[in-house]
Amino acid sequence: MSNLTAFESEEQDGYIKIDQYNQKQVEEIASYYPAILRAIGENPEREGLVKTPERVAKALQFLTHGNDVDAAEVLRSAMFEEEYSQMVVVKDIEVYSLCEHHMLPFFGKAHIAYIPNGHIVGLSKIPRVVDAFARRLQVQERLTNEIRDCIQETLKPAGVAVVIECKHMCMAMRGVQKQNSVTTTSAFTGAFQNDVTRSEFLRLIMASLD
Ligand SMILES: Nc1nc2c(ncn2[C@@H]2O[C@H](COP(=O)(O)OP(=O)(O)OP(=O)(O)O)[C@@H](O)[C@H]2O)c(=O)[nH]1
Ligand SMILES: [Zn+2]
Repeated sequence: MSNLTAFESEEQDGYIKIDQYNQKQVEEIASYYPAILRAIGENPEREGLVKTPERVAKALQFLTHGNDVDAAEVLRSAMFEEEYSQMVVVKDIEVYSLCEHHMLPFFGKAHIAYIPNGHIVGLSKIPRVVDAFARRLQVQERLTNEIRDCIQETLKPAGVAVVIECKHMCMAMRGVQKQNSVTTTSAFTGAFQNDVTRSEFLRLIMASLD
């Protein structure tokens, strides 16, 4: 279980089952929703809404469960000594997060690279680190920096590069109502502060960039 988050039980039939909710927290979050439903003019007793407080509570718990994940531990659980010292790029990692201002989704892709310095990391751990920081109330800039810092401080590579591109539903469904704008953020350490290395990384992810 050590690499699994609170929401994942052991693999069954090739799928990770998402079934571990904190029942006490679900009940507390759900208890507020009948009042919220009434405040928006709904009838929380009507058939379609009876179970909605519990559903919303479970959804919110899932969407913020990164708060309980130790991302550094996720990396440490699969670090291997290896002499490979070229760039490792994992691109097109789906990102789903919630903006901390409106609690509406922002989502898109992360592209991550590092240059090993004696250790490599299990590839799946990179998307797991993305999820650990994304499944919280976030801003895209902090998400970008937290991923960079976690990989740099834990794996201690020769450099880390993180580029994230997201659409923010708070800018599309409400507010300024711009449906097509995409926000790009980036963060670099070490060798990626050098123009040549950074350009190589950007060239490798170019086809994926919007
Ligand atoms: N920098 C940054 N801003 C974000 C992110 N997600 C949402 N925002 C912005 O947070 C800001 C909050 O601004 P406020 O003026 O306090 O909120 P608001 O009145 O709802 O603003 P509008 O969205 O312009 O209607 C808005 O400009 C959002 O677009 C993010 O990840 N990074
Ligand atoms: Zn927002």
